Parts: sequence; structure tokens; C-alpha cells
Amino acid sequence: MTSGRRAVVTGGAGYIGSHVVLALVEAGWDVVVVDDLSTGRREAVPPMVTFVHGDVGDCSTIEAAMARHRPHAVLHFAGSIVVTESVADPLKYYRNNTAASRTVIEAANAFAVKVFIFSSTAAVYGAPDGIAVAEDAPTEPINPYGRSKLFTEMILRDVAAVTPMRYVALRYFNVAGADPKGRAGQTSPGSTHLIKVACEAALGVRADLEIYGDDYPTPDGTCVRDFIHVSDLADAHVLAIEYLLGGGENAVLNCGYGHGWSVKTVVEIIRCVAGVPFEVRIKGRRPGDPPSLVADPSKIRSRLGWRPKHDDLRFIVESALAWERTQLISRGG
Ligand SMILES: NC(=O)c1ccc[n+]([C@@H]2O[C@H](COP(=O)([O-])OP(=O)(O)OC[C@H]3O[C@@H](n4cnc5c(N)ncnc54)[C@H](O)[C@@H]3O)[C@@H](O)[C@H]2O)c1
Ligand SMILES: O=c1ccn([C@@H]2O[C@H](COP(=O)(O)OP(=O)(O)O[C@H]3O[C@H](CO)[C@H](O)[C@H](O)[C@H]3O)[C@@H](O)[C@H]2O)c(=O)[nH]1
Repeated sequence: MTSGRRAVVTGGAGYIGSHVVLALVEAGWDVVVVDDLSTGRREAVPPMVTFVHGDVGDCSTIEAAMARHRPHAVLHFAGSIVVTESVADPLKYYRNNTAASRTVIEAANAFAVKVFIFSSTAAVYGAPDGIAVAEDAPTEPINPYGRSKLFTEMILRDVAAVTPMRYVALRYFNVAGADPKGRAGQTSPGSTHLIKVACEAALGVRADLEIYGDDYPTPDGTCVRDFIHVSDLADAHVLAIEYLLGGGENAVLNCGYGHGWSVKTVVEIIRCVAGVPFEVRIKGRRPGDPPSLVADPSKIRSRLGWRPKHDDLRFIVESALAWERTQLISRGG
């Protein structure tokens, strides 16, 4: 049964958005997805969810969706997400992440939406020291992707200061894994994410895995990241909406578990869980990669009461592998 509350979810046909849509439907929300399918898939949107095909950077598209559906909340996932691409084509990122977000925020405001949840990123911190980073750490992004998201956080802060809109910007660390019930997973074509790529290598979809740099100032020389299961992240979104509806103040919150794993360790765990010794090649550093990014998650725990259920890298990998196997079967592999 629905609660009569409606959410517009931009980018809801993508990896994270599709998991959040499932969580919202389970929480009783009516959901409208607006997505241009540039990296998302129509099949990722469940049948009970309204789908609008269009670019959220186009004000007539997003305004029409707001006018028609009059949402109580907007969750804004749509965007471009590849750090190296942002280095090569910064204008794409300032258009699709900053300018398009401005358009979505403007449309939400025009239709008096009071609750706005934004997909931000740990990339806003740049290259912090190896210690877990809290939200009040300096924001000094080292790539256009991180800057394009930080600008949107700034727009939100300025707009919320003079309107009734309230927002939560969630700074995701490295999102991985798939829905434990097998209903959703990562499908973006040509994904560059470590766990996705390594699972594809383990299943023979790719010839090998390249490790980008083993000369970083980290314990084993490879980069360190804080991997969060996508379903725990989805739960954080539902809690963030409830928090704002309950009168919570604007907030910027880290989404991570608070411990880091090196690229080499992740690869070893994937080899072990998959039971296949796929080939790994050490390559040079990838442009835009910080050595270490680990969250201090104290604030999201205290502010939202968020308690992750899947803080276990083996479980994350198992769910990602299970999803990849279903993709192989559906492709007839
Ligand atoms: N995956 C991660 O580890 C990670 C980490 C930090 C932040 N994020 C952020 O989370 C959000 C979702 O990321 P994801 O991993 O699900 O990526 P994704 O590529 O799977 O999803 C993005 C979705 O947005 C859609 N989209 C892109 N531009 C659009 C536009 N202009 N209009 C309408 N739809 C558009 C795509 O078709 C896709 O469905 C992004 O904003 C990303 O920056 C992701
Ligand atoms: O084939 C690969 C893929 C990745 N890596 C390494 O694995 C680490 C993680 O890389 P990912 O591409 O999986 O993720 P990023 O840390 O680059 O970025 C991810 O998390 C960020 C926040 O931390 C951003 O939000 C971004 O959208 C999201 O892609 C990096 O050191 C990268 O060099 C490899 O060695 N080989």
C-alpha cells in the first residue's frame, strides 16, 4: 500500500538510483523516475513506477514532471560519474552535474518541493591524508568530477538559505554490490568501477584486471577505498527523507563504513570468493585518483540513526558476483 507520498527520482534507471527506487517503493512511496537512459536501463525501473524519458538538464522536461506529479520529495541521482572522463572532458561534467543540477533544483523550488536529496561524492574531499575523513574536512577536489558535485552542494546551501526547501547531500564513498534479492545491480555499459570490473574478469567477461598504480603512499602501494553496499546506501536515502520530513536541518553526510580496503586486497577477496585466478596487470596511475578515501561515518549514524546491514566486503563481493552471473545468463553466456 502506498502512503500517498510521491518522490521524483532523477537517474532512477541507473545503478544506485534503481536500488533506492526499490527501497522507496518498499517504504510506501509512489515513485516517478526521470532518466535519459544515457547509462541507465529502462528494465531497471520496476513496473509499478512511473517512467519519464528525458534529460533533467532540459528545464521543460523536469518542470513538466514536477507539474504533473507534484512530488513531496526529489532525489537527484542523474549525472556523469567517471573521474577520468571528467579530467578529459570537464565541460561535460560541469554541464551534466552542475548546470543540470541547478535546473533540477530550480524546478523543485518552482513547485515548492520541501525535501531534496542529492547524490554527492567523497571526491569533494580531494586527496585527504590517510585518516578517516569527516564532513568538516577541507573540500579540495582534485578532479572536475569532484568540483562539479561540490558546486552543486554550494548551490543547494545558498538556495536552502532563502527558501523553504531542505536538503541532505549524501557524500557517497565507493558504492558496490547488488540487491541481495537479485532484483537490481550494476549494468552500466563499460563500467570502470573496481569491484564490477574485477567480477567481470573473474567470470571471463573481460580478459584481465588492470591495477592502476602500486606506488602510492599506502600500506601495499595500491589505493585504499571505503566500499559501501548499495542497499545500505539505499536505506540511508529513505532515512534522510524521513529526517527532513520530521523537521531535520539541512545536512551534508558521509556514506561509508569507516574502514578502507586496498585495491590489491579487494582483488584477492574477489579471486577467493569467485574461486578463479583471473589475470591482474599492474599499470601506471590513473589521472584523478587520490591515494586513500575513507569515511568517518559518525555523523550519518547519529543524525539519521543509520545502521548498515552489510558491512562485510565478502558479502559485497558475493552479491556483485551473483548479479554478474545473472547478467551472463541473460546474455546467453
Ligand atoms: N557509483 C559510485 O560509487 C558513486 C559514488 C559517489 C557518487 N555517486 C553519484 O551517484 C549518482 C548515481 O550514480 P550511479 O553509480 O548510479 O551511476 P549510473 O550511471 O548507473 O546512474 C546515473 C543515471 O542517471 C541517468 N542520467 C545521467 N545524466 C542524465 C540526465 N542529464 N538526465 C536524465 N538522466 C540522466 C543515467 O541514464 C543513469 O540512469 C551519480 O550522481 C554519481 O555521481 C556514485
Ligand atoms: O579496473 C580498475 C578500476 C579501478 N581501479 C582502482 O580502484 C580504485 C577505485 O576505483 P573506482 O573506479 O572503482 O572508484 P573511484 O574511487 O575512482 O570513484 C568512485 O567513488 C568516488 C567517490 O569515492 C566517486 O564518487 C566516483 O563516482 C566513483 O566512481 C582506484 O584506486 C582505481 O585506480 C583499478 O586499479 N582498476
